[in-house]
Parts: sequence; C-alpha cells; structure tokens
Amino acid sequence: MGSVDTRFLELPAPLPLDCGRELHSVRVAYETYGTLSPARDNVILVCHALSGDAHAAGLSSTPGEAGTRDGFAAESRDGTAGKALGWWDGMIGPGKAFDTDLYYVVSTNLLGGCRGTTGPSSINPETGKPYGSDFPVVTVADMVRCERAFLDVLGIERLAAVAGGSLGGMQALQWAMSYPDQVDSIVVIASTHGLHPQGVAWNAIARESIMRDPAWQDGHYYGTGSAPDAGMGVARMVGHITYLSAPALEDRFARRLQFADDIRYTIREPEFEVESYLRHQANSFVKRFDANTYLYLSRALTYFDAARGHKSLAEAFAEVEARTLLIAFSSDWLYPPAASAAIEEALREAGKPVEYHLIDAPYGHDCFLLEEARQTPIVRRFLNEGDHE
Ligand SMILES: CC(=O)SCCNC(=O)CCNC(=O)[C@H](O)C(C)(C)COP(=O)(O)OP(=O)(O)OC[C@H]1O[C@@H](n2cnc3c(N)ncnc32)[C@H](O)[C@@H]1OP(=O)(O)O
Ligand SMILES: N[C@@H](CCO)C(=O)O
Repeated sequence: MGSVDTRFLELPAPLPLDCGRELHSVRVAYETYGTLSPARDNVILVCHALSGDAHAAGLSSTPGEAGTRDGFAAESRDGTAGKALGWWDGMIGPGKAFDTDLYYVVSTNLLGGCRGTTGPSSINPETGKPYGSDFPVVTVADMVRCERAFLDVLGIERLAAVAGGSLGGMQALQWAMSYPDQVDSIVVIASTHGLHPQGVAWNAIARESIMRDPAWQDGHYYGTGSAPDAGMGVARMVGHITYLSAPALEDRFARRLQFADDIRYTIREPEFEVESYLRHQANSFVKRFDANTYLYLSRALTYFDAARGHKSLAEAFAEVEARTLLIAFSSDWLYPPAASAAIEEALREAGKPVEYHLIDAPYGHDCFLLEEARQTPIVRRFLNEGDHE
C-alpha cells in the first residue's frame, strides 16, 4: 500500500446517542485505500476491534499523529522504525482479501477512541477541558451511527461490505441491522451477537483494575501529570491473555524461566518467560492507549446484544438484507465458534443468506489478526460472488 495518511473530518451535526445525550463537534479519524468508483458502489468499511485505530493498512506516513494523548507512539507490527504498518495490512491491499484493485476501503477510528476520533480524551466544548468520565457512555449502535454520519459527509450512501473482527464484527452486524438497505454484505470475524458471562467478567476485571488505580482520579487525570498506567497495564495483561489460547501459551512459553534455569525465590521479578511477555505487552500498551477509552470501549462491547429488544436473535435479524460471511477460530474461547454458529442459525431461521467458516487454528481470539492467509480466499470468494449477483 505504501505510505498512507490518517485524515480527520468533523461531522456537520450533533450525534444522537443511545443514552439520550448528544455529542457535539464530533471528529473522525480515517484512512482510505484504493479508488472510489464513479458510481460510488465499491466501498468496504473496515471496523477495528478494541485497541485498533484508523490505520488499518500500509505504512503510516505520519506516525503518532493519530493519537490524541501526548506520548502516544504509532505502533509498528514489523519493527519498521518510525513508520507503523496497519493492523490488518495482511488483509487490505492489491490482490488481498479486501482487494484495493477492486474496492475503496475506508477505515475509521471508532467513536470513543483515542486515536483521533472524538472520545473521552477529547475536549468537551461545554467546558473547554477533556471530557474524562463525563464522556457519555457509547454503544456499538452509536459507533455505527457515527460511521454512517461520517460516510454521509464523504457522499457514500451504500456499502459493498462492512467487515471487522471482534468488536469490529459487532459493528458489522449492527450495520446490517441499523441500515439494512444500505449494506450489501457483512464480514463478521471472531465475533459474537453477545459476549458470554465469562467474557463480560474478564472485561469487568480489566475495568476495575483501571478504576481502582488512584491515578485514574475518577476519570479526570488529563493534565494532572499522572495517568492510571499501572491499572491499565494490568487490564491489558488480563485482556491479552483472553486473546490467546492455553495450547498457544504452552507451545510458546511452556514453564520456561526468563533468566536462569532455576527459580530465584522472588515475588517481584517476572521469572517466567510468560510473565515477562505480559509485562512487555502492558508496557507497550500504556504508551499507545488511553485508559478512559479502554473503559468506554470495554463497556460498549459488553453491552452489545443483537437480540436486545427482540423475542429472539432470528427476530432481531428480520430486517437484515445483507449477505453475511461468518468466520470463527477453533481456539477462540472468548468469541467462540458457538457464537458464530448461533448467528448463522438465527440468520437461516430468518431466511437470510449466510455462510459460516470455522478455521482450525491454535492462537485464540487474536487469530483474526494472525491467520490472514487462511481468511483471504474465503473473504475474496464471498465478495466476488456478491459482485456477480
Ligand atoms: C484488532 C484491531 O483492531 S487492532 C489491534 C491489534 N493490535 C494489537 O492488539 C496489539 C497487541 N497485540 C499483539 O501484538 C497481538 O499479539 C498480535 C496478534 C497483533 C501480534 O501478535 P504477534 O506478532 O504474535 O506478537 P507477540 O504476541 O509475539 O508479541 C511480540 C512482542 O512481545 C515481545 N516478547 C516476546 N516474548 C517476550 C518475553 N519473553 N519477554 C518480553 N517480551 C517478549 C517481543 O519482543 C515483541 O515485542 P514488540 O511488539 O515490542 O516488538
Ligand atoms: N488484540 C485485539 C483483540 C481485541 O478483540 C485488540 O487489542 O484489539
């Protein structure tokens, strides 16, 4: 893809939210890849998961600029100094799953984010100070409403597809329910119609860890010189473990010790390799992510329940017009294959076109970021079939 710029756009009108409040002066960070067709009918919206951002593909030409908090560094998945590779670079580009020779791929930072789109670290126009915990609680439906309003500004009415993994997959499902006549297809990967109680519980532990850090200061830590990095580091450790699988950890770390071939009788040192790995994940995360955004996004993904307000999931899908592609991974216990199977069953019951693929892979939930080669032919064929309908 080469170098890509993150751009920013202000929504022209206030954004109404599920909680009853409105957000004024909403800014959206976004990137685009490929060429918009004259008929504007080749647009794929890519939605990111918890810790992603608008930079989905290519090398960021403006590293760090998408972040709104001082000190955020653009992340590099390949160690390319100063230029970060997008989080789904293996899936977006010429000849890739989301083929930029054919499609105009649009990626935004979601509402509530901390990488350029309005979120808790943004300035509240009413006070002139960062919102902090005064930011309204947002839902997946609010994120999708924000994406709809953003696309309106670009003059894009209809989407060839909406795609995403995890929380991104929830957004894709929500698109098909909120705007059924504006979406041709959805690609829902490693996602769910509603997180199971164990997933809700792990998210609750992560949020508690942030909120119990005294540096959180009831959510108003911006400009105080301290931030709940300790709490958020622990939150990421918890979260990161839920994104992996027990066999993957066994295979990669076993019970190997970090420094010596024997224990040291310490409680503070990360003696096991897996402990050291977790600390590294925590330390790199706090440099690039805002704790309040973590709280709000974690809340939004636990609230998501496609069947809420309906008698059944099938009834919730009654208005859906999009073709649906579901992909799940055998080792993903957080967003388990059973959830994708339940979505498939409900869509079939509602008489909607759907296909479900279960990929046997060992890396847990993060498979959607790692198993790009095996997702690619499935996604390409699915999108190609839609083009010929
Ligand atoms: C989904 C979205 O919308 S975007 C969000 C996607 N990005 C993220 O989630 C970022 C954090 N997550 C990850 O890195 C995920 O594991 C993945 C799936 C994206 C990448 O997986 P992998 O490439 O397998 O990375 P891995 O888990 O091995 O971590 C590698 C890092 O751990 C470090 N590491 C490995 N072993 C150890 C150890 N024993 N001690 C300390 N550090 C260690 C490596 O040095 C490397 O550091 P670096 O990232 O600073 O270069
Ligand atoms: N590793 C991903 C998984 C969340 O679903 C993230 O941090 O966004």
